[in-house]
Amino acid sequence: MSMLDLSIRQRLGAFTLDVSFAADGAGVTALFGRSGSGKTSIINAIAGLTRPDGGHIRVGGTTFFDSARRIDVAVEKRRIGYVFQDSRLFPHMTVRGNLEFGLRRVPAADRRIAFGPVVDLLGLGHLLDRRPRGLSGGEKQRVAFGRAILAQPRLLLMDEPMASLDAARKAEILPYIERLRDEMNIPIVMVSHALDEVVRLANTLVLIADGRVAASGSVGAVMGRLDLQAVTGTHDAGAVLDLTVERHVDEDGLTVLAFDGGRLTVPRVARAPGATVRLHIHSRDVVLALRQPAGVSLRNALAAKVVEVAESGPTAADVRLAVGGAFLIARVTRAAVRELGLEPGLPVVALVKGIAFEPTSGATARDRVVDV
Ligand SMILES: Nc1ncnc2c1ncn2[C@@H]1O[C@H](COP(=O)(O)OP(=O)(O)OP(=O)(O)O)[C@@H](O)[C@H]1O
Repeated sequence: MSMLDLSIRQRLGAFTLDVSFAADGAGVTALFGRSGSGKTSIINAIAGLTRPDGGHIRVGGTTFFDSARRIDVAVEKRRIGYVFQDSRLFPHMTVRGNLEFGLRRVPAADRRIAFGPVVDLLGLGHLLDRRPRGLSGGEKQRVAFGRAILAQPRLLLMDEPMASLDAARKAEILPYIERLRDEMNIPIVMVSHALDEVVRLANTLVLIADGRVAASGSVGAVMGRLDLQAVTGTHDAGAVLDLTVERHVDEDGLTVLAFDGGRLTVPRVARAPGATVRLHIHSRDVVLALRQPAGVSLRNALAAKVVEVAESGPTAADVRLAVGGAFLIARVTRAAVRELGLEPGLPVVALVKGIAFEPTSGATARDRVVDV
């Protein structure tokens, strides 16, 4: 059973939304796309703030909307949390009052998530007696997360929760969203038009373009597509690999990461063996060779197979590579495609310039994304 199963059609003035996708399990589903593509309209329909013309919306085992069966569950009965771009806290209440407002909406017997653990998880203990006016943007958002979660939602919707924050505040709040994702066991659907957020937080990625689903699936599978760039307007979206920490090589300050396509060695990652690390590998950092080269300083060489080649400009081409069950993208010259005879099915060696990576902003032990 999918965590979220949605298929809706909806006319909004001159705009038509016609989307279907499913997301499995808990974790974060990111709706990603350009401004005006229809992302907010989708989560408004999930919340029950607007009614689609047709289709169905199911969360867990519960049907919220089904035009054929004439089901349309009222907003307040859906038990869905909604965090907006601006925190929308009650200005006359303290932080504690705002949080308790969430909790009081649910009968005591139905409360699975308690006040204390949420305050701890979001680092709100020292703010409880303050009023929203004096809080920073990031602190206000943390309170908004807390208020939404204490209402014991089945699903948490977030509409660009970091869009009003500067880069430093964003780096500060990202780890809290990761903790919500990992420790609260509430599925999250997040609207974003920032690829770095999606890569860092999402398990499932749904690409929205012009009111339709351009692609959906695991972040690794969707990011490994060559047409992503055209849909998102990003120059080098890159690929995403999820790997496991195998061991640390202390004398060299390195960590060996493993996945079903092989091993990558990166500067030491502050995570214990067995932990999952996500790497964001840009296509310009992948070099192709026909065989294992000798005498090069790059240590990360993966056996790969060419899946697809697409021109990406007057001189460049993007090559999609299968590496185990995962995908990488290499940006090479069109001359290299010709000279190396790159075509689907060809075995190659993908050299990853991985040793140059730096952890993303706000590096902590919790960081799961490192840019290679
Ligand atoms: N009630 C409405 N009446 C008319 N048009 C609407 C209505 N609601 C949304 N639209 C239009 O539908 C389109 C999609 O809007 P939506 O807010 O869902 O996009 P979005 O992807 O969330 O964009 P952004 O990233 O800018 O928030 C827009 O062109 C918008 O103007």
